[in-house]
Amino acid sequence: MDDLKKEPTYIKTFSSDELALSTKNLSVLYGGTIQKLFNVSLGFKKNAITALIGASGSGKSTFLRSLNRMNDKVATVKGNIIFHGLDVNKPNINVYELRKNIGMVFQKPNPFPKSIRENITYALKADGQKDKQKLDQIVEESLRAAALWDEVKDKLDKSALALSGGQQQRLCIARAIALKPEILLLDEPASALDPVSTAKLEDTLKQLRSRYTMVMVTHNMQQASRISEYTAFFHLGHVLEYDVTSNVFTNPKGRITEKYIQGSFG
Ligand SMILES: Nc1ncnc2c1ncn2[C@@H]1O[C@H](COP(=O)(O)OP(=O)(O)OP(=O)(O)O)[C@@H](O)[C@H]1O
Repeated sequence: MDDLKKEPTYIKTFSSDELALSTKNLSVLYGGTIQKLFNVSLGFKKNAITALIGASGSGKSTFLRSLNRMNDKVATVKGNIIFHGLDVNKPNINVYELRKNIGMVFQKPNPFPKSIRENITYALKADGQKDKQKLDQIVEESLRAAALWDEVKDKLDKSALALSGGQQQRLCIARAIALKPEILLLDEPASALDPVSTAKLEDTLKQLRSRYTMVMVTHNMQQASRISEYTAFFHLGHVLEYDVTSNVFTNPKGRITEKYIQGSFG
């Protein structure tokens, strides 16, 4: 901890016009007292991919899950999460509506045990969309956007569970996109995938970047440097460095960041 106090921190900031989402002094406590995230203030640029990196247990997922209130039932989240000028960390926020705007893709692909088509239409139908033509159109658009359409267009009514892991993960992206979110949170989306599926997933994310703001936890530093424009380095629940990705990887400002990038711990 003493090391941490001496460590220089550098946090890149954006103008409010450039921001899709930001946090102010976000802190997370588990069990009411065990603090695992400390006053994190970060802003995410619109239509860019931001990578969250750091050693295991540094708080990346804790932070990410807080952004769309996935931590509500497991932790106390203090501070502000600003989305469209509104603090969405307030109790009166409709969390269901929030998650339509800030979607999430998890580490392990988790399609519903339903058909490929139903995976996409399930939430839309629950939301009141009954028009079959409109639903078909969204199924196609979402699968195309997730670069999966060509692989599944002839088997839309077959079980999603019969797809490969990589295809399932792209289906989960399509499912999130179908709700037309502005932001996609991705928690190590490629960690369960083989290198070929990982490359396809990365291509998909690169294609989506012009339309969505993405925040992605990754352990894979090559992946962060391949596809993200900005990178935040987490250490023991603090963000020590947040900058353009190439700066973080080639010219880190802090000693701890440098050691992590060099692979000395993590
Ligand atoms: N539901 C929970 N209850 C109690 N402690 C938790 C919970 N979830 C996470 N933690 C603790 O919070 C700390 C940060 O965990 P978190 O999963 O956010 O780290 P991470 O950087 O994402 O790690 P990894 O890269 O291994 O996924 C860890 O000490 C972890 O044990």
